[in-house]
Amino acid sequence: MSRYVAAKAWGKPNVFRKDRYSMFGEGLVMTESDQWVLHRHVIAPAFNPLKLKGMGNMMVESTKKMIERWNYQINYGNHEIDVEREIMETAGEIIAKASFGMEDDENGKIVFRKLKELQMVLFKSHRFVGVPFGNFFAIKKTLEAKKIGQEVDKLLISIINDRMMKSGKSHQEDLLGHLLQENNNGEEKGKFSMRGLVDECKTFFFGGYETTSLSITWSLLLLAMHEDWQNQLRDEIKQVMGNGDFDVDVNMLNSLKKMKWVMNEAVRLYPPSPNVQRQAKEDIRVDNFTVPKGTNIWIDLIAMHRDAALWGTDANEFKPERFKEDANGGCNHQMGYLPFGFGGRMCVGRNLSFMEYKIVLTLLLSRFRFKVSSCYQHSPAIMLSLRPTHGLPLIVQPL
Ligand code: HEM
Repeated sequence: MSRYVAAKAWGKPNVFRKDRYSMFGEGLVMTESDQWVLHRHVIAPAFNPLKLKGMGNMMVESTKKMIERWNYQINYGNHEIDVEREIMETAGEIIAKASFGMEDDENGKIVFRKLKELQMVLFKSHRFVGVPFGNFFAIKKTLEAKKIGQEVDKLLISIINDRMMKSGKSHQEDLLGHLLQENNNGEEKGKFSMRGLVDECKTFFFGGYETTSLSITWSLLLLAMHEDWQNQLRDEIKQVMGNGDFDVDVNMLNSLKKMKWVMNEAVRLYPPSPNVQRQAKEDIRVDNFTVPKGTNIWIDLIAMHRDAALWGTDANEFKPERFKEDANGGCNHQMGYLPFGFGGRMCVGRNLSFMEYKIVLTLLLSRFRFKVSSCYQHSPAIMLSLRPTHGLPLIVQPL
């Protein structure tokens, strides 16, 4: 079946495209056919690990700002921190800076605030994906999302115009900078219109914001529950980064092998994007049966990643070592582990999230010990992404 699933005849469901329009517009997540091929070809090089290295300092800076807030709170005797909220704030800042920059741009900061507002409106509203007239059940939220979406578009257009007028070298290291450079130098057919640039900025933000943030959040819960793994990662950080002040050397991130196993295991147990969608764009023959054109397939990653038939009887246990010898975690089906999707449409931003994950975790684990707070209520729920419904209060102790 896998080889058919990866085939070109499968696209993104129309219903999904419609439901997420205010987030992604016609950005890469939603484009199809030749348009998708052209845009993927232009966008993918921006996520090359060598190109991403330039973003390392910015990620360290935003994480250290969060650490300062935590230290301030801890100095006042309050050790319980809502880690989900904090990581969300920091990851949002990082992805906004990585997507369209905002250090010295007031409009960038407003866009960041508005995108977060839009995300809240969308995930809080009760949504009926694919139910005819479903939007009318939440008419107020739908209109609110539309209004914020239009405000964001206007601000992004002004940021882009500003950059085009300056046509300077600044910001080339962010993702918008990459697209503008490609528009100047690349082939005519791969160029982005203003609408396209705006939609890609939003796509980077929404594609990378909650996903990366939740991979860190769920990892911190799992590490708080498994102190032995906290210690193993701390030892690894010491070995790789040296015993000094635990600053991050972005050139050494690849050597954090155990940290990568932990990330793999966290997104297996708690996949931030809990499902992957496809729609048959034509009748597709699979062995003896035909999948009719228009059929939607939603792959439930949570069920698949915890299926004992694929993973064994310890499928529900946290065991990062399953990734030691096998990038597929020992799963007995090559399509059984899909936290970043599959085939040509596999997540284009995954290198950015690996880098951010390792930087944030290195800085946090080398400064703090984490324990689960007695106030924590375990209740993961799908609200667009897979989130802890009641946040993640952890007891944070300086080392
Ligand atoms: C832990 C972090 C992340 C997870 C779990 C994740 C997960 C996913 C998944 C499941 C897909 C769908 C793939 C498919 O349909 O086969 C996807 C696509 C995508 N992701 Fe990510 N993602 C993450 C981080 C990021 C980041 C940091 C960015 C950008 C800054 C990003 C941008 C995108 C884009 C643009 C697509 C569409 C790719 C295409 O259709 O060609 N993601 N991601």
